[in-house]
Amino acid sequence: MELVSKQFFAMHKEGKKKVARDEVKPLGYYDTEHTKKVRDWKEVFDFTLQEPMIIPHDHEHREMWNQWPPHNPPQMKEVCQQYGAEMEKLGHKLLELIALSLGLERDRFRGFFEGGATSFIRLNHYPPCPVPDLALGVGRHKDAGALTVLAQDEVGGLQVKRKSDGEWILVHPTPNAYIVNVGDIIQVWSNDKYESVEHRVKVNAERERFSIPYFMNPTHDTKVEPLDELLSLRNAAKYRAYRWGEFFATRRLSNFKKLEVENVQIYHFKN
Ligand SMILES: O=C(O)CCC(=O)C(=O)O
Ligand SMILES: [Fe+2]
Repeated sequence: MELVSKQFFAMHKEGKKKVARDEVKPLGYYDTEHTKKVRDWKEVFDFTLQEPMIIPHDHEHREMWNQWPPHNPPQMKEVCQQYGAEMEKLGHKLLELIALSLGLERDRFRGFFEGGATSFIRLNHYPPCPVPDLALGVGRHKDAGALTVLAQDEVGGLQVKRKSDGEWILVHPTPNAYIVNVGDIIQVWSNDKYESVEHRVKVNAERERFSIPYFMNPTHDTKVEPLDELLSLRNAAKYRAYRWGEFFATRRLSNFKKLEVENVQIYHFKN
């Protein structure tokens, strides 16, 4: 998987542009993502595991299909699909452990992902940046989905914000280990028992960096709200329900354009 990712980004711009995304084909290659209206110093390739991925669009539903380079890197599609299948298994295992830790049935979360999960995998390439203090690979954000399982290489650059004092702390690369991020959806499902962490990616003047996050997301029609079993008179729901697909579609749109308004965030649904 790492090799395929390196081979893909090493191709000429024309090769990558053949699988470039646009507003009609939103998956594939692009180098113009924005986080909170600021352009990120990176190029990426996105693919989904369930095809087509369906998300709401202008009061209709849009089908999203993957785009694969036809010949090079060799077997890119097969390698990516196989990796995706393993990530899905791991993701469900992690969700089962989280359910148990909350005193819920082991498979409490599974139904939210059945019949068209909107999970996707992203290949990230952060080229060396001549002025690393003026740019970020990815601006500060929280992952909006359920869980993120991230593979990063040995270069380092991912930082998480420590809650006690607001310091940015480097997540040291650990060989052969994944980083698991709880996303906003688990924060809402657990009514704040779990919290999603703010993070960002620093760029490096000398070295390029590669990372591969798997974003585990429910089906587009999932209504995200604190789970009934976790609520009581003394622990009232901290969030109002929202439709994942609409949230996701709004977020994605803001990656294409510099919107004039702030990105949609879960605190907008706080009670
Ligand atoms: O590259 C990384 O280490 C993390 C990227 C990230 O946070 C994201 O794509 O949401
Ligand atoms: Fe992230």
